[in-house]
Amino acid sequence: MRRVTVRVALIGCGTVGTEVARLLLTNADELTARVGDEVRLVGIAERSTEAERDPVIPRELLTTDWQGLVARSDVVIELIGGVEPARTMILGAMAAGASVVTANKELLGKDGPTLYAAAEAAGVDLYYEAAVGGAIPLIRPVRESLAGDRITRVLGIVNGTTNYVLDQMATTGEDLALAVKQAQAHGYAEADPTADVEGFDAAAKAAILASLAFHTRVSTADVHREGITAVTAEDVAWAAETGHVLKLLAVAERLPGDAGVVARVHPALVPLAHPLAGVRGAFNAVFVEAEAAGPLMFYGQGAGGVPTASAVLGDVMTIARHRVQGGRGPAESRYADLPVLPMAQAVTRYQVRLRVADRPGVLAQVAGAFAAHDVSIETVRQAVAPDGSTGEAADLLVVTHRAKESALAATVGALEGLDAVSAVLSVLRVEGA
Ligand SMILES: NC(=O)c1ccc[n+]([C@@H]2O[C@H](COP(=O)([O-])OP(=O)(O)OC[C@H]3O[C@@H](n4cnc5c(N)ncnc54)[C@H](O)[C@@H]3O)[C@@H](O)[C@H]2O)c1
Ligand SMILES: N[C@@H](CCO)C(=O)O
Ligand code: NA
Repeated sequence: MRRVTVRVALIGCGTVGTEVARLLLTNADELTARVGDEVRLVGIAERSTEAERDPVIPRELLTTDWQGLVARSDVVIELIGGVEPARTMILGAMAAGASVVTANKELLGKDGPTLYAAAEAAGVDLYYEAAVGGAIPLIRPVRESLAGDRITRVLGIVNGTTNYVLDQMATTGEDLALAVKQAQAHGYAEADPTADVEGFDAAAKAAILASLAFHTRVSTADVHREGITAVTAEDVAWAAETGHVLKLLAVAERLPGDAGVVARVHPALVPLAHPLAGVRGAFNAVFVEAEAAGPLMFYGQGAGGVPTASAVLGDVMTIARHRVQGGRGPAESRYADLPVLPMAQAVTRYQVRLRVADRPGVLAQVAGAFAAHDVSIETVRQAVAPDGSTGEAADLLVVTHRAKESALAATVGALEGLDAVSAVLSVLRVEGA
């Protein structure tokens, strides 16, 4: 039988790249046994060959010439991150006939279609399990295991940093700024936490999941995005008070009758009984709902060099087997081509907290504002306003049935215009109920 060596190139030897190299080098014999032919790391492209690195990285593998390395490789692993030069490198690798593994959600969310088209044209594989949910097998189940089903909704915690921050706020009562500092001290949040706390990272992952789940092109720019920077300690305390926990969720759903797809990232109240409520610290979890399968939950470590490297290696092994035995993985599928709708079309439940005058008829006025916009109230709870203004003001907590985002926004506008309402204190979406 013809013996082949699957030559693997790594571009970017940082947090994830170092662990990928370590696994490729230390487990080489096992990987080779599993594939049936030799899987060999042939080079590592970095910005400098002189910088100090983990002793596991052999100096002789390092090069600054990524093009030269790509030309002598069968599989190229891109782990530098960011849009450019990563895109140029991936396209260059594919044009040279190499298959590609990447963890680059930013690039895939922004310009995935260019990469998928290039993979198709070159007849090579493009795998990206590590781009969403780190170590968690998620892309492959959605792309392959559920290929015969119809996914209706994907709902999940896809950013470990913000989950850690919200969990910390809930367990200690800390405010956001302090919790972000703790996340930085633990190495979850970067020095500049913007991509995480403003929801950019989660929005890119939501776009990738929505595209796969609904066979429709969804880019990061199509995802409605609200981060966690407006979340207050009071919001977190109220969530607990009402039997919920606040989570930054990525939601992608197919609207009834295949009217379209809405993808969104925002803080949301999750009932304590829902499995997503129990996802603590920097863990990730994604709920996938499909017509035949029903609900499925994927849970695990969504970040970190070692866990993420596991997902990268899984992709490398799949491609190596294709190289040895022939065949390719599934190509991008966008046959459904559903309209990607704006947030105004989203339908969910809401919890609205209001400060109102405590006098006869106020509740009826408030209820009237909801009714006028066709938003049905599920429950109303009244409490004396916490500032001690006994008898003069009260806080109302209104929970709605499912309603359209545009209707809820109009209701809030109407509430703000009522004399009896001194403030709309918060409006939070309720998911997973
Ligand atoms: N760190 C995680 O937990 C994690 C989890 C999931 C996905 N990812 C993704 O994995 C990728 C890598 O993340 P990371 O945390 O390892 O980043 P990192 O910053 O630790 O490493 C990136 C490495 O790439 C090198 N590099 C940058 N530009 C280069 C260039 N032009 N040529 C050669 N080398 C270059 C840098 O010197 C650095 O060593 C990113 O796309 C990231 O989003 C990371
Ligand atoms: N910053 C990301 C890393 C994984 O993509 C997170 O906190 O989940
Ligand atoms: Na994953």
